[in-house]
Amino acid sequence: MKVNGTSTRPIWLDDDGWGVNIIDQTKLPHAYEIVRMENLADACHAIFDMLVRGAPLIGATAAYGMALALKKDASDAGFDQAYSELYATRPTAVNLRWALDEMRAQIFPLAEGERIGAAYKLAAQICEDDVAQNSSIGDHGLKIIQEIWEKKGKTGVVNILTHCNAGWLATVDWGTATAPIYKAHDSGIPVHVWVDETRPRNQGASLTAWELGNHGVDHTLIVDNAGGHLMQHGEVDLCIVGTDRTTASGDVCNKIGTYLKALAAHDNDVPFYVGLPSPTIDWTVDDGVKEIPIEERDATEVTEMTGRLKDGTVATVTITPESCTAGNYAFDVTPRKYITGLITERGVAKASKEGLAVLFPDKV
Ligand SMILES: CSC[C@@H](O)[C@@H](O)C(=O)COP(=O)(O)O
Repeated sequence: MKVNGTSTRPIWLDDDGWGVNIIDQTKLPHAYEIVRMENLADACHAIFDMLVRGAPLIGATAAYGMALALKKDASDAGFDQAYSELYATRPTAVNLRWALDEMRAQIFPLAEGERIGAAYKLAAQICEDDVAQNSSIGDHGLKIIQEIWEKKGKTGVVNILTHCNAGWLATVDWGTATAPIYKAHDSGIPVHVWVDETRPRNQGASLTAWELGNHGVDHTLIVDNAGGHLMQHGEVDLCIVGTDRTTASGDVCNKIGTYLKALAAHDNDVPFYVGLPSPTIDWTVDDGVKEIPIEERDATEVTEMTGRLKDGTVATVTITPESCTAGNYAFDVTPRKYITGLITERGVAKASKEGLAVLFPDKV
């Protein structure tokens, strides 16, 4: 997608052919800074400290992280060390494990001398595949938005609510939840997006709002608790969110608060869709609530907030009493019964084992 009119991705190989550049998303929207990763530690830091985040982008970064690690040590022990360090960076997004397993399946069996070149090639392929998958999600999701637009007699706007950032910054391009939105906008359907701020890290306020603004998509930022009210008053035509891990039976794990939006959507007959590329499906788990590991992050993300002061400087302030303890559960699971459909690169699936099996007979 474009930043100030220039086509941009959140990860790319540097001109020298071995360093890997990322946009430091912890600095957005106040500063646009590029960070160059040169080794395994840089890649682990980028994922753990969320310079990059979002399930598909975490996978892509891990793939390049493995290539960077092998450049220094392409031995079996070097591979295993890199696998375990990268795997330990974040627990919930299954794309991390998926990308590392792709590396293990395709790179580990090669001779040491062939591993580095092949790892860079595979990392680049994982990135290109992600772009193609998300573009297809956009095409399938566009049809849903088109239908709603037609049902409304092509008057007014299509109001879409999204949570967190499942935009191009969370992927290699297009985004998952946002791909249908961008395609609808580009095809002339008037869309308006309700952007949940998404406490505690505010990915909606800082990243989704920034992305949509750059692309010229009409949007309004709302506090996390406003969605139910808007749905009760007919102000939301559909919800589209992303996911960090979807089970083989269609339960969806996504940023904390997604579940409550799904409940409100269900109560108000608002369609609730999830955009996801197939590497986000964990075919090894069924019951999302019981089986998906939920990341718990530092309490300071809840007790503090970072923003721009009037003089332009960026500052972090504490918003609680000194002694306040806080829990920071980063994700929750929305049971499949609340999901209208899973928008994948192969089409829209029912959120069920059978529904996914229709589109992915090769995986089940
Ligand atoms: C296309 S990304 C889907 C999800 O990864 C996204 O919705 C999300 O929850 C991101 O969480 P984050 O903690 O910012 O990595």
